[in-house]
Amino acid sequence: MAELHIIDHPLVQHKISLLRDKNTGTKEFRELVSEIAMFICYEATRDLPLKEIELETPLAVAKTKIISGRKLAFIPILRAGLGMIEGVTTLVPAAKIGHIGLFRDPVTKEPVKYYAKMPDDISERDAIIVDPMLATGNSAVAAITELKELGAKHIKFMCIICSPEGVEAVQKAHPDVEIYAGVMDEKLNEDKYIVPGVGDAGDRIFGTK
Ligand SMILES: O=P(O)(O)OC[C@H]1O[C@H](OP(=O)(O)OP(=O)(O)O)[C@H](O)[C@@H]1O
Ligand SMILES: O=c1cc[nH]c(=O)[nH]1
Ligand SMILES: [Mg+2]
Repeated sequence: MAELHIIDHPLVQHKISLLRDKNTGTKEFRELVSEIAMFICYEATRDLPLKEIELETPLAVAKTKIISGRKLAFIPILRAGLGMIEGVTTLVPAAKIGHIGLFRDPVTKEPVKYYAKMPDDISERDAIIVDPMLATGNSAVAAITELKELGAKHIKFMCIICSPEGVEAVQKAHPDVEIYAGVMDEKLNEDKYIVPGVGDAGDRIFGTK
């Protein structure tokens, strides 16, 4: 079973509290999602391999380390995952970006796929799927399945808020995929929204409600 990593750093927890506040407006919400994504990405990339090199500082030759041997791709689940892209690409500017378009059917809550476009070399890259919310887990499971079908071999899933149900669904369907989250909330409500949660992340990022 792949691990669940909760990034309980004080800065992450503080920013998630601001995100939850119903009085936080679109501009601030969008900025917070991006900043929190950057912090979670910092931990999700902790296992990137390093190699030692030598270079000259103004004073001496230094044996020093650079990231080497693995390339990354970030895959936002549209729409809300897009809000995390600025933050994660600030940390890893050389990463390529794939897109998976999914929305939850308002009645069945099942994900409906409407788009997928990956970098050509996705099978050679470590893929990190980003989406602020892991609720029932149906969208994450569908996105991971799609990504595997398109050739990705090493996949991680990053979110800001997860539910126990969502984590269980991903771990059951894709036990090889590690999950990185800012916090695990209590439960889902009857509409399958995470409570207390933040409401509809996509609507709050894009100001559509
Ligand atoms: O775990 P699940 O129950 O599948 O729910 C989580 C999904 O729901 C939200 O997307 P939504 O369908 O609202 O689409 P949007 O990003 O376009 O708003 C969210 O961003 C996830 O993709
Ligand atoms: O709580 C939830 C659940 C699904 N999608 C969201 O944006 N929020
Ligand atoms: Mg939404």
